[in-house]
Amino acid sequence: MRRLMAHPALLAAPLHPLQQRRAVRQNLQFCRQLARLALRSLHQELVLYPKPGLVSLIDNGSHDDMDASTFLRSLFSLRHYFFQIAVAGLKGAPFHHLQKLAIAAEARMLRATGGVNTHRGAIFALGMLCAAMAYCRGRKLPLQAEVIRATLLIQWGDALARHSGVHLDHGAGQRSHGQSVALAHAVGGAREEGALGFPAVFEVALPQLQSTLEQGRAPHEARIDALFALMAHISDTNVYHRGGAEGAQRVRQQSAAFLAAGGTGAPGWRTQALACHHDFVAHRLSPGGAADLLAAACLVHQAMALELERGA
Ligand SMILES: CC(C)(COP(=O)(O)OP(=O)(O)OC[C@H]1O[C@@H](n2cnc3c(N)ncnc32)[C@H](O[C@H]2O[C@H](COP(=O)(O)OP(=O)(O)OP(=O)(O)O)[C@@H](O)[C@H]2O)[C@@H]1O)[C@@H](O)C(=O)NCCC(=O)NCCS
Ligand SMILES: Nc1ncnc2[nH]cnc12
Repeated sequence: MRRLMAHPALLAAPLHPLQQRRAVRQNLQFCRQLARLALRSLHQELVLYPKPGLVSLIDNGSHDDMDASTFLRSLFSLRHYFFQIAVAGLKGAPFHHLQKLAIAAEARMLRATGGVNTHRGAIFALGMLCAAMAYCRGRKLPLQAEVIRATLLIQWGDALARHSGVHLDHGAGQRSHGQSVALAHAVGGAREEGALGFPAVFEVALPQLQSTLEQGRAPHEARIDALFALMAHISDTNVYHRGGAEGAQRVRQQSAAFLAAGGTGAPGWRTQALACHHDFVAHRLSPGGAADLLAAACLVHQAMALELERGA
């Protein structure tokens, strides 16, 4: 910890030693807050209902290999990771260092879930966003959506773009589901999302969260609307993997129809959302990528709110 406290990159500008120690403490405190918010956002995603095809506390959606307790074990296994990657981001660590932390977190997640992929997309998206937000804080950059996104792209954009073309060996030369889908359907998925600075988070989910809240609806309604907006817009490789192009079209159409009818602003929205849930389950569709990106948007939204409360 002493070595960490002395790291010069944790500081924005040369300060008096006493001020330096205070700034380092505050920056590390912010990393702890980010890590807590990341876990909280993943938990908010898990407990949200109705959530088409996805696992919640109410049912397992389209999954027979995981339930809410699998996700809770996964969450617990990630409790140190988000702090570690935030601190690495604060220091402006190179991408390969962030990647090492993420690969170790994936391994811990898989051990905790008995080999089930619960949060691979979240480890990537929320991890990179924690790193970018901590980097901003360390340099006294305002925690605003466009600043966070620009920071992510300036600091790690080249590496993310290279990563989007890299073949990671998942054992015995196997391709990931994302890579197989990218080849079969020419869709981007998680890697492209990262390389473009998470447009689904900044251009789709965050504006939808803000818009529903501004209309006076509750946070859980804002999350439902944001999830539907994501399902209507992204190329979710998990949906393609399970349902092919037809499944992806089904998810987009139903989600767009829900939003066009007014989303959670429409009377009876819950019945519509439940009908969509039952339809996805009947077709074994699971928009897991949208679920991860929803949690990522909740993280950014809550971190920006924290900064506003601080009066920064
Ligand atoms: C960078 C990686 C995340 C790249 O992943 P890749 O493209 O190779 O694909 P996958 O390994 O398949 O994982 C990608 C996960 O990302 C989520 N996702 C899908 N679409 C999108 C999208 N458009 N944008 C963002 N994120 C997306 C998705 O996560 C959810 O799906 C999970 C279940 O997926 P899966 O196991 O495929 O499906 P099941 O239905 O469970 O399988 P069956 O039961 O049918 O067998 C679900 O839980 C969500 O999490 C994808 O899973 C990454 O692999 C990588 O590079 N990792 C190393 C770490 C790293 O380098 N990080 C960079 C620094 S932080
Ligand atoms: N609630 C959920 N159900 C299924 N897959 C997911 N991936 C991330 N969150 C999920």
